Amino acid sequence: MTSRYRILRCDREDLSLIRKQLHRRAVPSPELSERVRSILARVEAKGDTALAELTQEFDRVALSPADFCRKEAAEPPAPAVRKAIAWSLGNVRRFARASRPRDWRMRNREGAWVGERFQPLDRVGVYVPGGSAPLVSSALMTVPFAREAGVREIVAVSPPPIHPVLYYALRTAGATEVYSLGGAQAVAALAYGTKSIRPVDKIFGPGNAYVVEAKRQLFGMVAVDLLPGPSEVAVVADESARAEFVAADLLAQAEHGPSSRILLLTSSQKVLEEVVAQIEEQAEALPRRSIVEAVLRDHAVFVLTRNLEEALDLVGEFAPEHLSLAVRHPHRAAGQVRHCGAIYLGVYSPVAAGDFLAGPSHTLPTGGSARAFDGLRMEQFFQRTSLVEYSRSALARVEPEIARFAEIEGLAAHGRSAAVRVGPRQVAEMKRAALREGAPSTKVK
Ligand SMILES: NC(=O)c1ccc[n+]([C@@H]2O[C@H](COP(=O)([O-])OP(=O)(O)OC[C@H]3O[C@@H](n4cnc5c(N)ncnc54)[C@H](O)[C@@H]3O)[C@@H](O)[C@H]2O)c1
Ligand SMILES: [Zn+2]
Repeated sequence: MTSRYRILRCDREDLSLIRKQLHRRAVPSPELSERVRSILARVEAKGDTALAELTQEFDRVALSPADFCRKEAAEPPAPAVRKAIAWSLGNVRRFARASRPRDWRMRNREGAWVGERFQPLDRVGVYVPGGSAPLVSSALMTVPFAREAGVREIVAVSPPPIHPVLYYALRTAGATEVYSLGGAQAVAALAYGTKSIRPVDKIFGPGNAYVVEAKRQLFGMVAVDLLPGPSEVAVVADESARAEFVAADLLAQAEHGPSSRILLLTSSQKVLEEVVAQIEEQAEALPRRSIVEAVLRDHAVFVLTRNLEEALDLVGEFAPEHLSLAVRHPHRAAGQVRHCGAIYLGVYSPVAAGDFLAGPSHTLPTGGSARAFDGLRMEQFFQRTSLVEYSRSALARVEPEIARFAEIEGLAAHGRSAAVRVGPRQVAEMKRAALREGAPSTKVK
């Protein structure tokens, strides 16, 4: 088959070379890092003044600090738009509630209680990207989690001008403050705080390379959720797949932007040829054709595997943001995939449903980071505390072991803090041991 697309054949090529071609870990360039570093430094040093200057410079919008914060009531959009937003919100809220982490405890070996407690964060920042169209779903895939978690202050930032539908969605989802600020400077404002914005404890949400690099550099000073990059989809298809659907899913993720990545893995030469033909046909009519063409040229890979197992094995290693399983037995196949951000099972699960409204957040790990990172989830809006509760008898049971650790690590006060609680015998023993070793005697009550 001749094609202008990159097609890799597992029966002909070295598998390790194919693996190499699928590798794509994002590393920020020194220029990008430097540029973001200087933006952050400006905001840290000059606060609101820097925010106004940078907004003029990068967004071409003149705002005074008094205009950053949007306080007016949101204008409700058309009923059909309201309905779509409400639908998504309903699903996301339910998903958020169901995935809420629960406090729990158990008895350990010596009978003491140990457990975990989850407290909602106090104040979080949510970045909503600007972009060529209002990314309403981005607001709906973040803010409701914070709200359901019980976060009291939810601060949304988005580049000016904030589209009225986006503003409505933010308010409806539960944002308590909304600022017309974008880029690395908005992230800096959330982290450092300025006269007009109080700092937050954690920053959430996707954005372009400047936004993500700002989050990376500020990590530690504030908490951040994850560092999402350009969108990705991988489809694993067997001979039962409908080429028309598969092509539609690949094109849907391709239109996100010129850096999006699309990958098809199939063991069927026929399906591969049909999907390529369908892509050609469907791309023709897409309004974002130029973006799609760029992705097809630079970031599309088609892999013909020897069997389904090989496809599932390779895709788990690729660890895509989205994985669509267009196979006869999607549940069985899902069990064979090691890592990815989200799995879409079966023919009737377009990735777009997850992008807009299914329930789980669409903010997912990209660039292969799904091998170790999670997408945005409910637990990330909580701070976890561990709990430990001993009774006298439970403590007495392990006091000798605590004493042993204290001895090994040379931390006598540690050993004593357990010994004093469980009785004079243990303390007396410690004292005798100390005297034997010629250590200065300690006063024992
Ligand atoms: N992973 C996800 O869930 C998801 C969802 C939606 C969007 N996104 C991503 O969000 C991004 C949207 O990007 P966007 O750029 O349209 O909006 P954005 O809001 O991320 O960035 C716009 C801001 O970038 C700043 N900026 C622009 N040019 C700059 C420059 N030369 N130097 C410094 N700062 C500059 C400006 O201040 C502007 O406000 C895309 O990359 C898309 O992939 C991801
Ligand atoms: Zn998408």
